[in-house]
Amino acid sequence: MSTLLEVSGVSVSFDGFRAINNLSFRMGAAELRAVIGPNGAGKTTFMDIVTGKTRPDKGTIRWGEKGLSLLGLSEARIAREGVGRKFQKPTVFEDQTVQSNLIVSLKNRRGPFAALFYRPGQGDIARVEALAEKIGLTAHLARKAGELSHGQKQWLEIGMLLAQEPRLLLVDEPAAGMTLEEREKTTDILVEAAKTRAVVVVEHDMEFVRRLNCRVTVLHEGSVLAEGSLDHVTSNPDVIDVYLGR
Ligand SMILES: Nc1ncnc2c1ncn2[C@@H]1O[C@H](COP(=O)(O)OP(=O)(O)OP(=O)(O)O)[C@@H](O)[C@H]1O
Repeated sequence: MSTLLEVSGVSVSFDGFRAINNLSFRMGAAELRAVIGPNGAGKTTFMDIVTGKTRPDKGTIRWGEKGLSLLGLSEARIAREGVGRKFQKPTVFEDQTVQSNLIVSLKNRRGPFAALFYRPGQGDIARVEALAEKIGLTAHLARKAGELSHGQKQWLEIGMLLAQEPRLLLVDEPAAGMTLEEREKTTDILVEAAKTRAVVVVEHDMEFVRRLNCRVTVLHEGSVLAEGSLDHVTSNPDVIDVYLGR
């Protein structure tokens, strides 16, 4: 499988505390990966480094076929390169319909002003319908986003990110606060999305990770402690010791 993201030997310290310690991590172009680890393991900082929010003190980050270095690029430029990030809390436009939320997120649109005076064409409507289908909101396109359930808002936001056609999607605890049924639907959306792009899911909920049925990376003290199938990593004595045994 071709490599999309190659993080090598990355470290970052905050006031002398090493939050990320010689971390290496590789993602294929169409791969689903779960990242787990105890509180403070460095999961958020890792995502901050990939998106350009935090600059590492050491290491390299290579991106795409040409091995472009992401270090030194602005967050906006990294986003344009195709890195999308979903934070835990959904940030949809509550007063807008599901359809409008998706339309303003489509790639190749120009900023909020253009969005205000823009009339979507047939192509855009078709793209929005295809996205709505992917996130299970076809029947809700005309509803205000503010009326959706928590789970539906999360799916809408995933749809808004997919509308940007990212090559790598970073998703922070998507299952938090969801019902079992919503979690199952979220699994389907992420598994499907990862057929055509790389998707990294940071998650605490082990049942959710099991359902994702993908390779798992365990972080601990800013480094990779174990990597492999969920059964493989959860039978690793070090992982049991620092994470599961507690
Ligand atoms: N800006 C910062 N300044 C100082 N310390 C920080 C900063 N950001 C993160 N840290 C520290 O770095 C360590 C890693 O934090 P991080 O948030 O990446 O962990 P995490 O695995 O995402 O944890 P959680 O599961 O609790 O979200 C923690 O000890 C945290 O306190």
